[in-house]
Amino acid sequence: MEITTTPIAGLLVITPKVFRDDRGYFLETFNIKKLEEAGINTSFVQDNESKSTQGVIRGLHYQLNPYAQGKLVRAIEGTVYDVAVDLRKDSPTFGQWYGVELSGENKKQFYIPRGFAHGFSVLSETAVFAYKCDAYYHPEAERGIRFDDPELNVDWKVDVQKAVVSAKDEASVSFAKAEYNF
Ligand SMILES: Cc1cn([C@H]2C[C@H](O)[C@@H](COP(=O)(O)OP(=O)(O)O[C@H]3O[C@H](C)C(=O)[C@H](O)[C@H]3O)O2)c(=O)[nH]c1=O
Repeated sequence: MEITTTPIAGLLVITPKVFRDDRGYFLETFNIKKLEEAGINTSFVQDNESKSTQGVIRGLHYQLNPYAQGKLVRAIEGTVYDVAVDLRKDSPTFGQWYGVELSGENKKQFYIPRGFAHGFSVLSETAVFAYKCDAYYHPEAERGIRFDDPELNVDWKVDVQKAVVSAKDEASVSFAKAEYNF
């Protein structure tokens, strides 16, 4: 398993070792000991999965403290562009975003600690997205920032004007008006 740091402290890209043979492939998708060795010390309590079609953008979402969620995300099938936005008020990279392409092919995973907004766009015809959260879903604590916020200026690698988004995401507030407590 290869761990790559990013320009935003805490965000890590994990590339598991894939064992391929004439039957197909095998990889460990989750190993607490190896994550701890990489400095990821948290307890995941909930697994999520979603399927989306090309051009969908889900996000930018987060839960307020005390229900903030750290996430370990990956694409099981298809290709997504996964984005995390630093909302930690004392962070030198506050308001900055980092994105990484995750796919069923590259098997990469993205670790996003608490204090970030998260979202992804779908680059392939469909994508099955799976992720672990280290806190339970608390809808009352959930908040969203508009995916097309001009101040954040996220490059989703898709035509944002034609993005397929939920009514909830369409109604999200701007970064300037967002509420956060990290
Ligand atoms: C997140 C979540 C949702 N739900 C229910 C609530 C809705 O009735 C339905 C769809 O939820 P939503 O439209 O919020 O799903 P996404 O837009 O994929 O939201 C996720 O998208 C971005 C990428 C994230 O990082 C978050 O984990 C999460 O906010 O599932 C649950 O029952 N449990 C949950 O943990």
